[in-house]
Amino acid sequence: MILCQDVAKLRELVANFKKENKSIGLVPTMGALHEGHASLINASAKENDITIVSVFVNPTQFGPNEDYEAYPRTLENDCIVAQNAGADVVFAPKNKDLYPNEDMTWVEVTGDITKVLCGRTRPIHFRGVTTVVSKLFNLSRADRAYFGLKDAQQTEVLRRMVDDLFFNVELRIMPIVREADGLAKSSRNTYLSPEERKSALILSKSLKLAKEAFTNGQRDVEAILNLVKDTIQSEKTSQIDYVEMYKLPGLKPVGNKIEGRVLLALAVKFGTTRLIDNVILEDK
Ligand SMILES: Nc1ncnc2c1ncn2[C@@H]1O[C@H](COP(=O)(O)OP(=O)(O)OP(=O)(O)O)[C@@H](O)[C@H]1O
Ligand SMILES: CC(C)(CO)[C@@H](O)C(=O)[O-]
Ligand code: BAL
Repeated sequence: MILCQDVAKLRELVANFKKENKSIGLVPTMGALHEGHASLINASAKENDITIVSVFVNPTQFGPNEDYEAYPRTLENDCIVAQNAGADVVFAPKNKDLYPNEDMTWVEVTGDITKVLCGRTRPIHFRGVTTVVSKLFNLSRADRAYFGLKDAQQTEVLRRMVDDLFFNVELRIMPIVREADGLAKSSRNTYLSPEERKSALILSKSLKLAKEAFTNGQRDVEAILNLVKDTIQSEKTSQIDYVEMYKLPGLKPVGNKIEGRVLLALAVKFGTTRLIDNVILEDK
């Protein structure tokens, strides 16, 4: 596996892959790789000749009071995880490589899709994500790009960007990988104290209860939202950022009754750590 920390070198590698008619899968990450990331890399390695994993803690998607500085940076171990999962290249650029100029070009999806859910407390977040992912798409010339459903809003925003800008890349969205006890795997889980780690289980538990209620015929939006909120609040240390539902695709308003495909998503803080999780409610 090749570790590439240079834009010019990546372009050269990619040009050679293309000359050899090799299909390219891209797995964009911020590093601190875990089994969730490994599942995306595995999927890409199965479906493409070449898999490029990017490891880049993207400064433009963090707000001024967020955890950009504290975000875990573990490149050596990331290379081992990526290689074991089937990656051919780890691309780990520096800030100045992806943002060479002070004046810069933004790629921004406007409208409610970037303003609801995480967009409410992270108003500049998705503009940073779409900008950096555009750069990564162009540099990698990927045929397919792999994202996790844990960041469900991100996948909806990226789908809109790809459609609107005619990016020649197929988005592949992969299911949420969880710990044995149900907690969604996340690089930010490492911030949790043992007590907070226990409390955080309430997230997957509350979503499971919601799914059960839905399976048993509950279609009332308020009833399901209240069930989830009450369950989370039974953990005294939890601070709810949001528990909301939107219609898929496109995160449209859901109305009073659940119909079609609906995303039930939440963000909750334990201490200073903010975690997200979600489930899709849909009649089979
Ligand atoms: N548990 C998971 N299951 C499936 N995909 C995941 C999981 N966690 C992260 N991903 C996906 O991996 C990609 C990179 O995410 P990122 O590097 O931000 O990791 P993360 O664990 O989500 O970190 P964070 O703590 O920032 O939420 C994204 O597409 C994300 O959806
Ligand atoms: C897609 C991404 C790698 C862009 O920085 C990031 O938002 C993430 O890790 O989900
Ligand atoms: N996976 C989401 C990246 C972020 O929280 O910035």
